[in-house]
Amino acid sequence: MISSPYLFVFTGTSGSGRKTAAHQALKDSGVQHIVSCTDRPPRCIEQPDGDYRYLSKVQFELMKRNDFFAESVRIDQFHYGIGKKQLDAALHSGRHVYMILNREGCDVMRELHGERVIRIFLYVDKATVQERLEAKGMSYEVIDRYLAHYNDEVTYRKQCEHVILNADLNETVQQVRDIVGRYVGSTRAPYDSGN
Ligand SMILES: Nc1nc2c(ncn2[C@@H]2O[C@H](COP(=O)(O)OP(=O)(O)O)[C@@H](O)[C@H]2O)c(=O)[nH]1
Ligand SMILES: Nc1ncnc2c1ncn2[C@@H]1O[C@H](COP(=O)(O)OP(=O)(O)O)[C@@H](O)[C@H]1O
Repeated sequence: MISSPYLFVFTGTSGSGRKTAAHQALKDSGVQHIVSCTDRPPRCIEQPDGDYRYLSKVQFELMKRNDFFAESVRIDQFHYGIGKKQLDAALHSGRHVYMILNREGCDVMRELHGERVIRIFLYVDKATVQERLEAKGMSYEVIDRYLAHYNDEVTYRKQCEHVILNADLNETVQQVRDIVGRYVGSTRAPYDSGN
């Protein structure tokens, strides 16, 4: 049993590639993704229930009232949250985990789990966010929403343990593996999470 599993939290500027880099770097690594819940509707380019567990507004509100979430936030008109049971079950069984959270979520996790929370901050400049998302055919409404949060989000890098400029995705993925590997050992093979 690993006595103190790590919680790797990917944060940074919206559209910087956090989900993409985190999943590519850590798939098959044994570090478990704790999927966020949200009442934001799925976008057509997303596979429902891949990045998120999609809930209705009523479901989210009810679950929040019933203390389902370890932490939750409202961003613009949408809510996001990490289910307490899924997170605690992973940690209690000794598994390292990763999540993708905004800065408020990071702060709550640090309050709950202290220095076992390792914040990996990804960013690119605003123009690059816009170019990448336009190239992917994302709506201007969503792109504007991302850019509106940029200035607030980018200042959080100073509080994070690791900062990565995500220019080249392969390099970023390698950097993430190197960082995570420093805490838990190699990321090439599944971690020994059992005993
Ligand atoms: N605190 C917190 N933030 C979250 C959670 N899930 C996602 N986020 C953050 O919420 C924002 C989601 O914004 P959104 O416009 O829906 O973009 P997406 O990243 O493409 O899904 C991002 O900044 C995420 O880091 C969560 O469970 N808790
Ligand atoms: N280094 C990169 N170069 C080019 N495109 C990238 C790079 N990293 C991520 N992307 C693309 O940028 C878009 C936003 O990435 P995503 O992981 O959804 O960002 P975030 O989770 O930070 O909002 C996706 O279409 C993704 O494929």
